[in-house]
Amino acid sequence: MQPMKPNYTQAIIDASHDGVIAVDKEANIMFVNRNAREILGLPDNIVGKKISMFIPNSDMLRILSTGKTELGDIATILNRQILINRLPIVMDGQIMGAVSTFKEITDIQKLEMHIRKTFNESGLEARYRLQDIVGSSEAMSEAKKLAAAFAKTAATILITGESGTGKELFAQGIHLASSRAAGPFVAINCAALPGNLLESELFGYEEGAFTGARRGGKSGLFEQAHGGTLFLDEIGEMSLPIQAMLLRVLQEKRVRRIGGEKMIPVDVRIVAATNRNLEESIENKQFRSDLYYRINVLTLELPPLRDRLEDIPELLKHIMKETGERSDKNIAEVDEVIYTWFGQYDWPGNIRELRNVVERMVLLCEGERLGEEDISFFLRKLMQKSNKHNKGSVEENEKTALLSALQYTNGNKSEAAKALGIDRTTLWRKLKKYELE
Ligand SMILES: Nc1ncnc2c1ncn2[C@@H]1O[C@H](COP(=O)(O)OP(=O)(O)OP(=O)(O)O)[C@@H](O)[C@H]1O
Repeated sequence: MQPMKPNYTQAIIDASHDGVIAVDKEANIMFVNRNAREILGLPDNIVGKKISMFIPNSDMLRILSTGKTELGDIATILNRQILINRLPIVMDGQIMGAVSTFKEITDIQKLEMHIRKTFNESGLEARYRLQDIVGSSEAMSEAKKLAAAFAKTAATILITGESGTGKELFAQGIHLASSRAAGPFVAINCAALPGNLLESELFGYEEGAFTGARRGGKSGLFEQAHGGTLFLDEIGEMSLPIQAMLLRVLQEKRVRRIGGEKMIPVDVRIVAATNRNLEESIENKQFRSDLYYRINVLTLELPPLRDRLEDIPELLKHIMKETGERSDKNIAEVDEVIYTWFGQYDWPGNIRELRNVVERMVLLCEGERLGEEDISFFLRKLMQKSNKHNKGSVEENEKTALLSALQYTNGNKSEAAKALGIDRTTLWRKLKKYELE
């Protein structure tokens, strides 16, 4: 094999993504690559000169005297955080010099994020941007504008709103509109896991921390969300001991795994959501007031669907299109009567419920137009549902549905009964009951 030419060796080391600098045993610079000059801010033509001329008290002098390897040292150079490895160069048992290789920490974090994304596909990515969230009512436009402004800050955000109003969608949108957009988005529903599982999910654990703990331990969601956003859904359901642990992490910006000693620094933005009134929970001693003040820096209130019925046509078309694409159903038109009936319902499950209703209608629809025959199951729902948000009683809902059905069918009772999914005798009985004959 031919020996490599010196300028060829230089080219190879210059191509390395790391900074590399080497000194001989007298601490003269033997070798420096382009990245090292750039990261350390060194001039050209320094080979052969003493390292101390450029880096006073260089740590390389210590390596020359101790002969010990030092890995993973962190230093701030020219306002940049650098991770440095230093190694002695040993030939025939003698220390002949020292070499240092280093990298900017932001580069390492980017790589780490890339690795995490590659190996963990379980929802580390946000999909919805704020502009993708459907709804142009005044309340929704206002919420989107506010969310975009909040996204630009580093503060913790609390999203409030009933179940199914789109809190998670907004959390994703905020993440993507923030400077952390390239980082991970990690979501967890605090109500879905029992206390000790939630604790180990959030904070991770070391090997042997408890019976059944995985070998090698496990990183928690705080660590996984490093450089990104952690969405804590239904934070109001979190137990008091976990609330205390969460508060500590938020204050110290460091996390300790269960059974661990080390404090691991984490840089995570918290977006929390709740459908509970946390102030009431504080009064009932179920929620810590200090945690509440910590997370309630910026609050985004999402309006229930019943307060923005004008968004229904846009939402309906959007959901229809999505369902159509998935099921190969091409439905082009919607009968106006559907909007009338949707407008009379209270939507306790908000957009999630609307989504379920529309998906079912699309799947049942046999033609290309959504009409009365596709909506009978919904009318039954409208008739039966006595819901807590509606001041009206079961009777009032039922009466409204009967009237709407009759109006739509121009008073044809057989057709009205069909639309409502009830038999003619039941219809007659109900009409009599409400004196609508
Ligand atoms: N504006 C919207 N446009 C389209 N789909 C929406 C919109 N808002 C919500 N959805 C849909 O409604 C469902 C519920 O949304 P999401 O999970 O964000 O609500 P949530 O408020 O977090 O609910 P919960 O409190 O029950 O966790 C999802 O399927 C979501 O895709």
